[in-house]
Amino acid sequence: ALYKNAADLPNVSYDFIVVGGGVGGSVLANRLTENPSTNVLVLEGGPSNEDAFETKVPFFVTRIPAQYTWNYTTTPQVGMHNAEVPFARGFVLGGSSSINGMFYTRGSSDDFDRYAEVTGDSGWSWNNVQTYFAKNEKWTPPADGHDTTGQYDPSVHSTTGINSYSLSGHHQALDPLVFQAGQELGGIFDFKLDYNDGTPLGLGWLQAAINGSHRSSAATSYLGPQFISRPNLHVLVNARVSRILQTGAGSTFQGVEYTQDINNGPLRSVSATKEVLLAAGVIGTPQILLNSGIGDSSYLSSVGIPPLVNLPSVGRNLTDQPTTGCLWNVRADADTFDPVFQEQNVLDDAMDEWNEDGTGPLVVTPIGEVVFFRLNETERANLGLPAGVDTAAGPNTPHLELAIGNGFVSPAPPPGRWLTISTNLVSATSRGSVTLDTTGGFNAFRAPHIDPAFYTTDWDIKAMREAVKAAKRFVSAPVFQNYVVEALGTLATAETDEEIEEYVRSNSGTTAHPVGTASMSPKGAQWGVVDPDLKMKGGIKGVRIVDASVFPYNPSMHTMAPTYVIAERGADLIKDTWNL
Ligand SMILES: Cc1cc2nc3c(=O)[nH]c(=O)nc-3n(C[C@H](O)[C@H](O)[C@H](O)COP(=O)(O)OP(=O)(O)OC[C@H]3O[C@@H](n4cnc5c(N)ncnc54)[C@H](O)[C@@H]3O)c2cc1C
Repeated sequence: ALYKNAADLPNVSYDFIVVGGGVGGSVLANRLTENPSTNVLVLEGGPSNEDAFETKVPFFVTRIPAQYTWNYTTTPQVGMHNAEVPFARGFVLGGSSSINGMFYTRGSSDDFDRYAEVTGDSGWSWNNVQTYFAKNEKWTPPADGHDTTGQYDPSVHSTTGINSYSLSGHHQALDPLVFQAGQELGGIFDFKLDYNDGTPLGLGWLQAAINGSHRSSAATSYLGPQFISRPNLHVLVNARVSRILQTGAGSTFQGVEYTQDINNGPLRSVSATKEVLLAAGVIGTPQILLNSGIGDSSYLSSVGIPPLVNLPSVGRNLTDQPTTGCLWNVRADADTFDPVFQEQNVLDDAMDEWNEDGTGPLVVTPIGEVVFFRLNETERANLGLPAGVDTAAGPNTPHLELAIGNGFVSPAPPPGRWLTISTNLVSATSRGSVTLDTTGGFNAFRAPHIDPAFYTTDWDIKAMREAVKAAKRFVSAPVFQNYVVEALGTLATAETDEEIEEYVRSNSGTTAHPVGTASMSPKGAQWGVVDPDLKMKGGIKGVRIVDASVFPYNPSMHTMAPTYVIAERGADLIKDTWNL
């Protein structure tokens, strides 16, 4: 059941306590309670998704209310003229899958093969995780029921999983122009039938976590009514976890401290008879560990926290993918989606359509197509990389991405008609950190310092510069000659490398794909936070981490589907341990 009040919980002890009800946590909650004799408590910091209307309508992804996010901002980013940029994370059941862009991208085969190689566990290889993609995926017809032949490859999809994915359910007038531009330009813009087949390079239709007219999140799928009603599954919302607690001899941490009121308390505690499963995400998980005295001992001592276990990698290796917005004004009579947010009557009509028969412009995410592409060896050498060095996981893996939208991707487009291309650096080499903000004394609930260290390597700024050039080249295709009017802002005049780099530094943010703050590493390695079976290192017993923080490197695409895979396999590893 879903509980809003801790006093209503049936027990103070459960087989498993899952911290965080996002992507990782929801999968664990679902899979572990398949066995009716296993009981699970999920503690989620945010509210229930039930009444979070904007999280349900796919097109409202740009208007998610602040109450459903953690409202983080980064530390000043030296690579971005010291800007402090918003850093979204979901604060609601379903976690970031309730507020994200819904892109369904699995990553490349190289990405997973690198995870297998780096962790020394072949179970993470591309071939071996296919079963987990299949368990996750329920391929679903698009809302408009159009013929999808030639828009994806059915042979690489599953219809028997739990989370729904589909192609766009609403035709955009820009779609045929995008594919014509691809044909005209060729090369990196060659058509790719299905970027989820392990070899993602090319221009293809976006696949998204949408079920008909609704967002399909971890909360609506893995914690859907038929699952959350299991008598052995208990989900408490508005429950902010502060620490995990040492319970037994040695370094056994099977207690969890939390509160439903971060200002006035009380602090409560619950315990797990089998394991505590941390799934609080890339920011929440390292924060809870540091709060608990698990991290770099000298750092913890310096901020006044008694160190209990020395694990220096906690909170380090924060790896994100920056994004730069590129916008073009297009001809005034272009059929874009801008009027939906520019004219109240258009929005009203769209809402009626969505409510009445689940169709219309609101059933899609604002992005229609994506291009995943690489820089070849010569281009990489021109950017200063030594011969043979590649920042991506392998030859079928992108360095960069363009995401194309038929309008101004924002909640309030300015007057006019627009074309958006977001350029994403999916092979970033900058590494940042999550540390505690102990200004004025320790407070377990204060937002931590988040430093993704955007553009602090030469490769990152130069590679993104090349992505912006690629976006400019795309809109210069003949098909756009009488369509595109001019670029917005300084993009219009940015021509030289220096000018484009300056544009990037001044117009970037996060794709919200951070990973790496509690990385997997081989058993016995001196670095990393968890072993490949997701059990914590440092002699800690009773705790695993099952969320996006365990990726040692970013997948070269968006991170939701790879995180579902971490959690699906994680659930199997846990079941194996306990013979469930
Ligand atoms: C704005 C945005 C857009 C994105 N777009 C895409 C996209 O289009 N495609 C894609 O593939 N990926 C996308 N992502 C990334 C993707 O959503 C994440 O990689 C994925 O959700 C990570 O799963 P997780 O389980 O690690 O964390 P989350 O799903 O974020 O779950 C963590 C949960 O833990 C809870 N929590 C944290 N701290 C505590 C605490 N102390 N106590 C209790 N609960 C706590 C949080 O409230 C949250 O519910 C996006 C993310 C965001 C934020």
